Amino acid sequence: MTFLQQLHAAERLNQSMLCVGLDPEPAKFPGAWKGDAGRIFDFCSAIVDATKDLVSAFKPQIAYFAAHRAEDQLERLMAHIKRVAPQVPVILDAKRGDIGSTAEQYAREAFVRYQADAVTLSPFMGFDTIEPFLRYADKGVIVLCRTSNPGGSDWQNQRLADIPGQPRLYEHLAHLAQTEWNKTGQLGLVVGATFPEEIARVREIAPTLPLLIPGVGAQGGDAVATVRAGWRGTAEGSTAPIIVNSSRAVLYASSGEDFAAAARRVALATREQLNAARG
Ligand SMILES: O=c1ccn([C@@H]2O[C@H](COP(=O)(O)O)[C@@H](O)[C@H]2O)c(=O)[nH]1
Repeated sequence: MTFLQQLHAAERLNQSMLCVGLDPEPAKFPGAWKGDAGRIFDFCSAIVDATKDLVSAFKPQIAYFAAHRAEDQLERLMAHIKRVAPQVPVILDAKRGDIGSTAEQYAREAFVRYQADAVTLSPFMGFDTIEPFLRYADKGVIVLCRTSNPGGSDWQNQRLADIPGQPRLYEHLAHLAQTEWNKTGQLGLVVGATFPEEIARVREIAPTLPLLIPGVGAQGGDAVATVRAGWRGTAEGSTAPIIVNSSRAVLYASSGEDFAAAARRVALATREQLNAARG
C-alpha cells in the first residue's frame, strides 16, 4: 500500500483528518513518570492506544526522542503503532535536507530503521536532496512549504524575481511539488494552520496534494478556517486530503494520571470540530 492509500483508508475508517503529534517532554509527564526519559515509550504508547481510532495519522517528532538519547524508544514506538494500529500511517517529522549521499542515509533512517510511512523534509537545498527519498516509491515525502512559525515569512513569503509572475517562494515550492518533483505521486506539503490564507493559496496551486497542517491547539491556529481553506472532497471522502496535526494540546491535556483519557477527550473534540467544518 502506498502512503496515500494508507492515508485515505485511515481517514475513512476513523472518519478523521486529525493527526496526533508525538512530542514527548519528560518534564510534562504525569505523576511518578515526571522527568523520567525512560518513560517516553510508555507515555507515547498510552497516547497511541487512547487515540488510535480517532486519527488519520500519527506524527512523532524525532528531536523529542534524540534529545533524550531515546531513539531506541522511538523504534519500539514505531513497532507498537504498526502492531496496535496498522491502519494508521506514521509520519516521521524529521525535516531532513542535505546533499544526496547524506540524504540517502536520512532516507534509510526514516524508512528502514524507523519504518515510517512518510517523512518531512526541508527543500532548502533543492531537488537532489529530495530525490533519494523518492527511491522508496510507496513512501510519503512531505516538504516544508509555508511553515506555522512567525519566522517562516522571512524566506517563504519572498518573491522570486527570476521566475515569470514573480511567485512567492512558498508558491513556487507548491508548484514544484504538484508537478515536476512529484515523481512517485506521494509528495505532500507542510502548511501552517496559523496562515489559512496561504493554505488556500497552496490548495489553488496544488489541488491534489496532501497537506500536513500543524498549528492548531497550542499554536492557536484556526481549525475551522484550516479545513475550509485546505480540504476538498465529497461525502465519500477527500479528493485533496489534509492531515491536521495537534501535539501538545492533546498530549498534555491533563498532567495527572488521567492523561491518556484526557488526551482522548481532546482528540475526539478536535476530530469533531474538523469534521463539522467540512460543511
Ligand atoms: O510548520 C511547522 C512544521 C512542523 N511543526 C511541528 O508540528 C508540531 C506542532 O506541535 P504543537 O504542540 O501542536 O504546536 C511540532 O512537532 C512541530 O515541530 C510545526 O509546528 N510547524
